[in-house]
Amino acid sequence: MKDAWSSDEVRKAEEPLIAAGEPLMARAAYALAQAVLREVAARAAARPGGVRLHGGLGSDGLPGTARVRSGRTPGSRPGRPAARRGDVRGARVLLLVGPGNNGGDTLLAGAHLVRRGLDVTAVLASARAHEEGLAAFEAAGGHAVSLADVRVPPVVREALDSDVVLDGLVGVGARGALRPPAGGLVRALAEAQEAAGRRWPYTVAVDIPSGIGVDDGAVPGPVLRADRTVTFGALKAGLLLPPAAQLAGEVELVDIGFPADAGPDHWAGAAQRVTLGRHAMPGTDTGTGRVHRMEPADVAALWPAPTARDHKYTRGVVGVIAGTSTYPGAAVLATSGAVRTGAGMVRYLGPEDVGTRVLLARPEVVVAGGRVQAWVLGPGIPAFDPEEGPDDDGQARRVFGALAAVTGVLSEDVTGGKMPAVIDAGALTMLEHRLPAWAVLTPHAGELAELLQGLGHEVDRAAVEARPLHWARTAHQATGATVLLKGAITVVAGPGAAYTQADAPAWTATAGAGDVLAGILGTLLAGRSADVVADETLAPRLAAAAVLVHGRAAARASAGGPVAALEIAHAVPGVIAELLGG
Ligand SMILES: NC(=O)C1=CN([C@@H]2O[C@H](COP(=O)(O)OP(=O)(O)OC[C@H]3O[C@@H](n4cnc5c(N)ncnc54)[C@H](OP(=O)(O)O)[C@@H]3O)[C@@H](O)[C@H]2O)[C@@H](O)CC1
Ligand SMILES: Nc1ncnc2c1ncn2[C@@H]1O[C@H](COP(=O)(O)OP(=O)(O)O)[C@@H](O)[C@H]1O
Ligand SMILES: [K+]
Repeated sequence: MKDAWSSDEVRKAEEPLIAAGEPLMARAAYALAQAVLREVAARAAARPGGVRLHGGLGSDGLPGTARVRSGRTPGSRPGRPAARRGDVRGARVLLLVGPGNNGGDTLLAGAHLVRRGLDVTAVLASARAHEEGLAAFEAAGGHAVSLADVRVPPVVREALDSDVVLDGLVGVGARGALRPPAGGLVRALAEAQEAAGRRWPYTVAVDIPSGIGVDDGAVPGPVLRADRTVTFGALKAGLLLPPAAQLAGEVELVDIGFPADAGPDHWAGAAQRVTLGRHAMPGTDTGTGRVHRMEPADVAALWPAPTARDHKYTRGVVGVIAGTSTYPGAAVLATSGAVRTGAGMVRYLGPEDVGTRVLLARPEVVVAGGRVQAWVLGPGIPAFDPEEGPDDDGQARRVFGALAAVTGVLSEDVTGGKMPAVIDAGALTMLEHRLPAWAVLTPHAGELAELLQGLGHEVDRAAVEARPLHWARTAHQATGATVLLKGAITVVAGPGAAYTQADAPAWTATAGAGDVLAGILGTLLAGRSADVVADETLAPRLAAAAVLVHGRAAARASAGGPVAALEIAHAVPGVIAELLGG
């Protein structure tokens, strides 16, 4: 499991270490410099002409040759000599330096780079700069200029002429959008980056891409897109949360000496762990701002893998109410997702003609009512309009009946009247009562916006996309349900925890992919139905696990190319075998 911390937690972790004289910044800066050197060396090794890191033409018009420049701003340095293959010397590095410790990290890393023979320029964006860092940088022979003196356009040109840019403007001490002058500089650089495409230098964010919301993953203003973020001590929530996570590139976590178990409880002096079945999990972390990301081993540990003692009913029966005569495909996709994830049995409830199509695709499905251990409700069922009444072959009536079982109004099932459920698409418009956490809502951003509007929030799709975790949490608090908000990075908000998963290739954005996900999650909930009802933190974890499996299945089915939704379902068994075998 990856655990990302809030800025407050990071501060609490740093305080005692700094008080004890631990050289945190020196460690951070050294690791940062090493990350840059690694990349420069790797790219230089791949290029016969030396350390030209990005595409484009060299001074003689040939790709990949060392450039010789006649002059430069800011400052003036001669062009570098052609470097040997793999030689990092002469690589040009631009440091963007802010006023705080983030700038300090960057200047100290710059000093290391200068000593290794790189050609490093620091642009100080503020009147203040980290004193020790600046002194070390200049003592090493680094060249520092003030943004106020050189202005923005020359800095943009300098960036375009560099091999590496380090974004050290602000880190976890920042709040809100970047203010001027750093904001103006980054806006200009980001525009140039967009225009330059692959010709833009390799960009490394120091701790975080400056300007992202450290705790909520918001992007309130200009941000320079990083190829790599070197982050110190702990992952920061904004590095895992959309939309900011999409600007962080590859995230490298550097150990600077934080204790391994330094979680929120640790710092509060109240370590509390709850034991869930076979798995010990952190206690509630709502309010600390922690965000988690499941990894394959976490999913394997949660998986309801069958044993010799199992039979089909103990393994979990999934009931699927999906599809209408107009949208029969969703029924096929949701039942296929459930079957391929290893349900003991899948029941389908719906119009006869749709049931026939389900059977043609998946003869294993039982097209008849009966006991189930979890429901999948809503894929391919239109939004419910109380004014017009149901026009959906009776599917709304069936969903309302199943929802009564979920909320415990009915009590004819193994969990004593409490039934886990996936509530998707049209079923999201049929919610009348407060829901338990074992009901998992699976909207995309547009559907979540509509749900929230119905609850009195002024929010549209774009607003949800701008702050996905915030709105998923809001919906969780308002409805009681676990909320799985689908997207390129999917966010899960439930009692005690938030998860973000980024497992799927962009090809997954295709009609029906969400129906398959609903089926996958239905099988997981059915497989651990009683546990899910007994422990309200389990549904969010299973939801995140389903997203991981779905994303990996999409990647497997895609193999780098387009993917059809049904093929995602077909790829699930291979993914599960890999997870459980590893
Ligand atoms: N503590 C340690 O030992 C270690 C710390 N480490 C490093 O320190 C970083 C945290 O450093 P930090 O706390 O000094 O804050 P930092 O992120 O540099 O920015 C604060 C400055 O930015 C300014 N500012 C604020 N908001 C702004 C905005 N919207 N737009 C523009 N400016 C804004 C703000 O100005 P002010 O509001 O005070 O005018 C203030 O001067 C952390 O991310 C990691 O890199 C590591 O080396 C490990 C050891
Ligand atoms: N850009 C993207 N990259 C990766 N996955 C995506 C992207 N966009 C959407 N997805 C995923 O594709 C699925 C689409 O689901 P959904 O919007 O419900 O479609 P449908 O209702 O047609 O099945 C979700 O699992 C979502 O997380
Ligand atoms: K930064």
